[in-house]
Amino acid sequence: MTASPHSDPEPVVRFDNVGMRYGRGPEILRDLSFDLPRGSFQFLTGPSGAGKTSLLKLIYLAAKPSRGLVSFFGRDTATLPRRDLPDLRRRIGVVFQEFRLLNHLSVFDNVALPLRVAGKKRSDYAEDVAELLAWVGLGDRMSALPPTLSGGEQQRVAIARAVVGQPEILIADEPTGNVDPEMGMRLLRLFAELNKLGTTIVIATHDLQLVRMVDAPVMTLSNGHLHIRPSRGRRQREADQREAEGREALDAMSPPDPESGDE
Ligand SMILES: Nc1ncnc2c1ncn2[C@@H]1O[C@H](COP(=O)(O)OP(=O)(O)OP(=O)(O)O)[C@@H](O)[C@H]1O
Repeated sequence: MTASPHSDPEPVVRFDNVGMRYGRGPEILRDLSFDLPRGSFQFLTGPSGAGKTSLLKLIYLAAKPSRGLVSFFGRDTATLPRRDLPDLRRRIGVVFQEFRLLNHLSVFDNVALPLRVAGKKRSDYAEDVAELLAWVGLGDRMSALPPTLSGGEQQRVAIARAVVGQPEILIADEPTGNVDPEMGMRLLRLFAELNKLGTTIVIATHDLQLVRMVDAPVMTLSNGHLHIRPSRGRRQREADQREAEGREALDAMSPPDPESGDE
């Protein structure tokens, strides 16, 4: 499944002619229309300042469009009552570009936070949190405080916190910006596993090597407009279909076979 203009009857997120500006500033996003189908995986790219973070904010309910419609599980985000926001936000895992860890909590407690907020008991999640931290290479830093970690380590804590509750949507803003290529691939595998379990994923990145690793649609922002390149698999299927249609059209035009007895 792919990000595409209104192809899904019940998308997780739908943008319909969306524009966005900050205050009285210029419109930085213009006429954006697309769906994020349930369980889809897509990358978001574009030059610095193109509006990637702003687009993600519209998805994770931290900003409202200046015009057009953004709907989240079928609900118009511009008219959502404030009291509904916490419940909706719990369905989204976000990896912020600047991490936003709680500096007074240990690595373990930062990652466990979404589970605690959801009312789970420590004894129920302790093993899962430890396993996830080991997977992102932080098994020996579980009691450290975030300010004592490197940027790449803090980024991995932020990723573990975003995925630990298996959110329905995962939004990640430059999630591999501070790690080496090997760890970048490991984190990508984590996102792919989560996607297999049904999570819809959007990853904003400048890292084209990362983009090449997954056969997913690529949404590119440029001058406020969005271009969506379908996945390689989908482009190939479309090319095969065009070729088959071309062959059928040629067959239909060829003269009847005299041996067949047709007039
Ligand atoms: N809070 C804000 N108030 C006013 N303008 C803002 C605000 N946040 C972002 N902008 C402007 O909106 C535009 C898009 O910014 P945004 O952070 O969305 O881009 P980006 O593609 O994520 O950039 P980067 O790749 O550098 O993170 C920029 O011109 C930026 O200056």
